[in-house]
This record gives sequence, C-alpha cells and structure tokens, in this order.
Amino acid sequence: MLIRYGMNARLPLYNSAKGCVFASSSVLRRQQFLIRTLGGCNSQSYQQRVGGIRSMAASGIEADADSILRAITPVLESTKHKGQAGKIAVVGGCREYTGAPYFAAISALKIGADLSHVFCTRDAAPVIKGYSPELIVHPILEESYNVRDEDKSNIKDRVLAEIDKWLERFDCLVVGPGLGRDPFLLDCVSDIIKHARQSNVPIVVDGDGLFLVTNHLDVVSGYPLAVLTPNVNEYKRLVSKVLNAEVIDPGAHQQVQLLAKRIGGVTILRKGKSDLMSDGDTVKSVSIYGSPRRCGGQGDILSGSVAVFLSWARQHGKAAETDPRISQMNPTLLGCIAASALLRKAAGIAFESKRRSTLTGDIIECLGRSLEEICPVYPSS
Ligand SMILES: NC(=O)C1=CN([C@@H]2O[C@H](COP(=O)(O)OP(=O)(O)OC[C@H]3O[C@@H](n4cnc5c(N)ncnc54)[C@H](O)[C@@H]3O)[C@@H](O)[C@H]2O)[C@@H](O)CC1
Ligand SMILES: Nc1ncnc2c1ncn2[C@@H]1O[C@H](COP(=O)(O)OP(=O)(O)OP(=O)(O)O)[C@@H](O)[C@H]1O
Ligand SMILES: [Mg+2]
Repeated sequence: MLIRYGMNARLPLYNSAKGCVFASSSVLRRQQFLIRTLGGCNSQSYQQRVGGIRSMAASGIEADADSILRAITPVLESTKHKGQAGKIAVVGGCREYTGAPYFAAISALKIGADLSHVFCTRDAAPVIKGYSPELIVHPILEESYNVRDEDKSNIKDRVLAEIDKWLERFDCLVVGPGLGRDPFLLDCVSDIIKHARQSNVPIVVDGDGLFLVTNHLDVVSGYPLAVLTPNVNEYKRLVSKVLNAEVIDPGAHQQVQLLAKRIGGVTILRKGKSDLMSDGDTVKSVSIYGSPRRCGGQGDILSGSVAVFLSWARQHGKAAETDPRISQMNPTLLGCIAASALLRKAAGIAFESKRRSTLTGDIIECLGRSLEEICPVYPSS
C-alpha cells in the first residue's frame, strides 16, 4: 500500500526493514497506537487518520518552493548598503570539527548574505580562517580540557560578554554545526542561546546544538523564532525525549507537527528523503529530487541556508505584494522551504557533473547557479 507524498516520493504505508507489511510486529502496533493518539483526538478511527494523511498529501502539503524562493529573495539594488542582505553568525567549530561551521557560514555568503561570522573554540579558529578570508572568525569558546575548574565562571562571563557585543547586529544565529559535546562548552552555548532569545534573534539549531537542546528543552521551548533541523538520528532523539515515542513513517506529518507544538511552537525541519517541516500549525514538505550522494556536510549547508532565507523572509515585504498565500505563512517556515529546495537543487546540479565524487564543497559551488535559475538577478521581461 502506497501513499503519495508530494510529487516525486512514494513511501510504503508500513515501512519495515524489508519493505513488507508485518501487521503483527510490535513496531507496527506502536505506530498504530501513536497515529490513533496523535493530536489527542482518540475518537477518530485509524482508517480516518490514514485517510487524513492521504488527503493532506493530496491537498498540497508539498510546498511551492520556487514561488517562495522568488517571493523572499531580495532584489539587488545599488541603493543598498553592506549588511542589508543579511548578517549571519554560526556558533560551532571545535578541535574535532572545523568543516561543519565553515560549510554553514560560507553557504550563507554564497546564497547572498553580506556578512558571515563564526564563533568557535580557540583551536578551531586558525583552521577555519585558513579555509576562507571571507569569514569573520571569533576564537572565544573554550572546552573543558583547556580550562581549570576555578576559572570556569570567569571564562563563561567573558564568552557571554564577547557574544553580547555582537548579538544584536545579527539577523540569525546558527547554533551547533561542529560544536562538539564538551559539557563546559555546551553550558556556555546554552547561555548564548538564552541571550539571543532575550534579543529576539532567530536561532537555527543543528548538529550538536540539537544534542544540547534535546537534553535541555527549556532553552528553546516556546521560542517561535527557533528552528530545529534534525537529521535522522537527531530526530529520533528528539521524538523519544519529547513525545516518549518512536519515529513513525505513516503519520510522519502529524508527528513533526505535534513535536513542534509540544516544544512550544518552534519550527522543526526533519531532514530525509523528503524534508518535512512544521511550526506546529502548518506542515509542508519538500521532495524535489536532489542527489543520491549522502556525503557529510549537506546538513551544514542547509542550516546556513535556513538562516539566510529566514532573515530574508522576515525582512522583505515583497512576498506580501506578490502572493498573499506566501505572506500569510510563518517566515521561519518559508525559510526552511526555500533552503531545503535550494540545497536539493544545488546537490542535483553538482551530482550531474561530479557523480560519485560529489562532495559538500561541490554543492556549495552550485548554490549560486541554483538560485539564479529560479530567481535571476536580471529577470528577462
Ligand atoms: N566536516 C565536518 O566537520 C562535519 C562535521 N559534522 C558535525 O559532526 C557532529 C556530529 O554530527 P553527526 O551527524 O555525525 O551526528 P549523528 O549523531 O547524527 O550521527 C552519528 C552517526 O550516525 C550515523 N548516521 C548518520 N545518518 C544516518 C542515517 N540516515 N541512518 C542511520 N545512521 C546514520 C553516522 O554514520 C554517524 O556516524 C556535529 O557537530 C556535526 O555538525 C557533520 O556536520 C558532518 C561534517
Ligand atoms: N534519503 C535522502 N534523499 C534525498 N535527500 C536527502 C536524503 N537524506 C537527506 N537528504 C537531504 O540532504 C540534506 C542533509 O540531510 P542529512 O540527513 O544528510 O543531514 P545531516 O546528517 O545533518 O548532514 P551533516 O553531515 O551536514 O551533519 C537534507 O536537506 C535533505 O534534503
Ligand atoms: Mg548534521
């Protein structure tokens, strides 16, 4: 039995390891139970629920990503000054991971942001600077191995003071790519998120940032300007923590919606074969065929891209003039749809020429062309 999700994807209704229907499996019984109870509407039958999923797919859950990209991408005008197209900051980068924050920050620039900062550990900074002179790199974070217990409080104050100098200038913060899981570092980052919240700065949480917030949900809970971008594992951990359940495939749309609602109306972008996103009210999917290569770093491109498009969607009134259906949507959701679609198209273009050797850097090089194809700088009249 197949349900059609969006234009291209066909998913089995019961998704077992062998692709068969095992009506007696405990996993399936749990999935059925979850679908019955999702949204707290126990009186609806399972069949009605599945019918609901079918009709949701049929009634256009697949986003009109091209129209959204056109509506929110700002026009390039000679009257604009540096910074107006977006100032993004990535909090991430430690001893192990220097690629992830670089991918997120450089993607933001390649899409069209004016300035991209990285706040990382002291060790990671020279490496990230070495990748690109375009990035503004702040070596302010510390990991436990570098800090004596008695100095921790002072160092934390110093980190926060440094971040506070910049925070209000940013249109969006991306927290987590390549952050690592050092407890002292995560403690500082948790306070950085709290400060960003107080300043109403939108926050995209990815990678190890999701490890942090899954264990401390209060840090983002109830903040409508937070976007969480979990991959398959990160989503599993979130669902288990927040819903005390397993991830389900039939009913995936309702589950992502419920998850967003339970975390107080944050936006969730669940990455996968189709990217599913919800702010707790609306659910959308992006199923454009991208690339079959799953090299590491594509999620980092996505988090940097969400930051840019979300900022554009919040700043530019163009959407309102063109299409009320778009202007009525939550800007965080618009940002997710635009970023997901652009990344997938860029991955497709990169794969056309690079095939098996396609790497994250190749996809980043295709972001500009991908956006230009949908939303040219000089549209032909
Ligand atoms: N070049 C770099 O510096 C990169 C650093 N990264 C960072 O690495 C840190 C950890 O992220 P991870 O994504 O590895 O953490 P996860 O906890 O998501 O993944 C852990 C392991 O799960 C496995 N896995 C991944 N996708 C899977 C799937 N679809 N089904 C089953 N298993 C799967 C992977 O083999 C991985 O080793 C983050 O901070 C992240 O940002 C990644 O972004 C990749 C690139
Ligand atoms: N099975 C799939 N088919 C098509 N596209 C996919 C698939 N899985 C992931 N993607 C796309 O790749 C992008 C990155 O998702 P992925 O799950 O690789 O993130 P990630 O594990 O966080 O990546 P990273 O290595 O950067 O941490 C998503 O936007 C998604 O659209
Ligand atoms: Mg990731």
